[in-house]
Amino acid sequence: MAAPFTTLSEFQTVLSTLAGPDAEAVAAVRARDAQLTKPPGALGRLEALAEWYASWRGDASVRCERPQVIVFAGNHGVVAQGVSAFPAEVTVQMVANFHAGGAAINQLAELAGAQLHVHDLALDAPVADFTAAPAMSEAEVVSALSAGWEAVDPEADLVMTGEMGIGNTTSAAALAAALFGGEAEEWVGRGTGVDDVGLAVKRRVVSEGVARHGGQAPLELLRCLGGRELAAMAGAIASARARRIPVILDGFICCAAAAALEKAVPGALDHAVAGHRSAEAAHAKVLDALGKEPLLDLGMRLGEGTGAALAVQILRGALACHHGMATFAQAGVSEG
Ligand SMILES: O=C(O)c1ccc[n+]([C@@H]2O[C@H](COP(=O)([O-])O)[C@@H](O)[C@H]2O)c1
Ligand SMILES: Cc1cc2nc[nH]c2cc1C
Repeated sequence: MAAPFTTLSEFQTVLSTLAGPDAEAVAAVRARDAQLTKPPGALGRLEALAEWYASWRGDASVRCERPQVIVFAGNHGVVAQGVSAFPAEVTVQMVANFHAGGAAINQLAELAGAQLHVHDLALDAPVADFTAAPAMSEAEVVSALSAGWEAVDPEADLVMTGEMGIGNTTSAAALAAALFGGEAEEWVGRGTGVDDVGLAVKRRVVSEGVARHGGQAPLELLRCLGGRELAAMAGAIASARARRIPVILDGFICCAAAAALEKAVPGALDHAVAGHRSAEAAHAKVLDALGKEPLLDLGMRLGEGTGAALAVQILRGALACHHGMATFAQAGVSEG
């Protein structure tokens, strides 16, 4: 479906008119949950997850049967400064690996029964080095947001956004620092495993980027400090909301991009849960700022949508219990 915006300002308007959760579905889930054969609250967060999922699908009886993982790949001009442990060509090489089925996300998407779609976004034309210029023009960021918007399968019943982009933890750190404030170094980590020299460069670069572009509106910050894959993830997350498709967020880069939506329009991420907490330390800070408690914490820092894809099983567990359990009356179990 064509994206319903052609400028950043129209995208902001689309964001601010998105529908909320379905109160009837929430009431129906709560009523059934109260009758299930367990002490009230004994399934902990699984109960809230079942309610959350139904509230965004607008239907208390649905399960998760058509999940979609979308991986966006982009390249970053800032890599020339030495901010990553890996060279920029790894981005296109990993895209080939995704297509060949050899990456971690191929394994985890298959395990989750999810379709996996990979979109490479102008890999031969990295976004500009944000220490020298805005990373993207308005036309470029709108094009990336649109690519994300259109990548969502309208028939999907769960969307997970992932990314691949050498250098993108530097973009994500700069974007998070500009959105949430604080010193640049608080948002900078080792990414793919940069050494101490690279880490010092990364801190300087993020600090320069924030000094140059900070203080602007959230979507402008996404344009000036982000990358095509970050903007595309934001577009896909917004698109899922428009189609009442719940979202599981992935790691640091995904959540930094998503944070631009929440800062632009508070509540824009209410249809999204955090799949996991990445080992990139700033991810925990973004999750705290967004008020999102991750489902998993496995020390992963891969990206690609891997943490989100693993978390599908937790959601499935919540829905299996909610729909499959007997009530006290059905099972002849005495209530407390
Ligand atoms: O998802 C995360 O939290 C995460 C943390 C660190 C690194 N990554 C991945 O590593 C790449 C970026 O790392 P870097 O060091 O090149 O900025 C990019 O392809 C990401 O998918 C991902
Ligand atoms: C090999 C490799 C795989 C990745 N997957 C996501 N980011 C990555 C970064 C590297 C370097």
